[in-house]
Amino acid sequence: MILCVGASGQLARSLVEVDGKRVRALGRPELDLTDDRSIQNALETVQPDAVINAAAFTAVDDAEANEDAAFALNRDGPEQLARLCARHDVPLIHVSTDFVFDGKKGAPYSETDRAAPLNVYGRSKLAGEEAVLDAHPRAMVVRTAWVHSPFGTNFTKLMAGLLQTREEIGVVVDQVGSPTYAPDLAAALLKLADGMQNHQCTENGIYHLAGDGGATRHEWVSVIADTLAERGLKTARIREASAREFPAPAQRPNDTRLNCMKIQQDCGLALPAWQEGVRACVLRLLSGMEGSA
Ligand SMILES: NC(=O)C1=CN([C@@H]2O[C@H](COP(=O)(O)OP(=O)(O)OC[C@H]3O[C@@H](n4cnc5c(N)ncnc54)[C@H](OP(=O)(O)O)[C@@H]3O)[C@@H](O)[C@H]2O)C=CC1
Ligand SMILES: Cc1cn([C@H]2C[C@H](O)[C@@H](COP(=O)(O)OP(=O)(O)O[C@H]3O[C@@H](C)C(=O)[C@@H](O)[C@H]3O)O2)c(=O)[nH]c1=O
Repeated sequence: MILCVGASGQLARSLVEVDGKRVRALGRPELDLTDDRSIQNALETVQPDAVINAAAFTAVDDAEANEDAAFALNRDGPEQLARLCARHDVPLIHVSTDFVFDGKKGAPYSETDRAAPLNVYGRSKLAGEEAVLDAHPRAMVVRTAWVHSPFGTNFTKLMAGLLQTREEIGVVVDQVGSPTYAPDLAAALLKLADGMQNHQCTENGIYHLAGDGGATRHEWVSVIADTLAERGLKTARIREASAREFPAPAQRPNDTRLNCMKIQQDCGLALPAWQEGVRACVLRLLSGMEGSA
């Protein structure tokens, strides 16, 4: 059995959907990552073969004014989870983010590149990575990026809605990343968990795992629009915009494409091209199988 920390999030719901027989997802109130005792209880009750931490403070803008809460959930909770997993000798996959980088490299980031987060969310996630790796010899950090899915709120869902209701939308051309379809990520993480149980993959390290290739937000929305148009739906005109047109409390990095060669070489894992994930997500949304928000 694989214990997933967090139940209602995009990744947690995708993990359950990919293999509900093997994944037990627990979120609040049963498992609260900020409550040591509830982590301990969950480990004792579920007796997992591996743990995947899919819980986090992911509201990038809200984190700016709520630094303590972001660090409690993104650093302190994962550190305690890692300590307790180490005590039970259970391997742990901790999910992290491309936002640990400042986006100034101008090429896809490798695991050996220097992290230099620009916002509170990124700093709290980087601190979580370090704490987890220090606390547990069998913990692996998997950095992913720009996650979208039929679940919860995310960029694909938001933009698919705007495209169908507006005449024109502005979408930024000066932010580049690696859009990642949560169900693809979930399937790969389950294989990784198997590899860790069998000691087939490097343990206690960092891996990048995201949709293959890089995209601007504008390119991402173009694929959403093309998929809607294929199904005969009328969509808004897409205007090229600058990130400056969308001022927000948290600064975002400009280019955080992830180089995912290492996990392919070490563990044989790679995600499909980002365009395939976006297309799959839109088709799923159109089929009305998206579940509740
Ligand atoms: N979304 C993205 O674009 C990206 C995400 N990531 C990382 O991937 C991981 C999964 O992200 P995603 O699925 O999008 O996240 P979501 O925001 O969709 O879900 C986060 C989950 O954390 C849960 N949670 C919040 N507080 C607690 C707590 N105290 N105890 C237990 N669970 C709690 C939430 O539950 P509740 O409903 O109760 O609040 C929710 O289920 C995270 O580590 C994130 O940092 C990395 C790169 C990009
Ligand atoms: C509403 C809208 C936004 N945008 C752009 C502006 C801005 O650059 C971007 C913001 O989108 P979001 O708020 O979804 O992005 P954001 O919350 O910054 O997404 C990040 O979340 C965290 C959790 C991560 O770990 C990152 O990998 C990344 O996915 O979208 C447009 O271009 N046009 C629009 O009409």
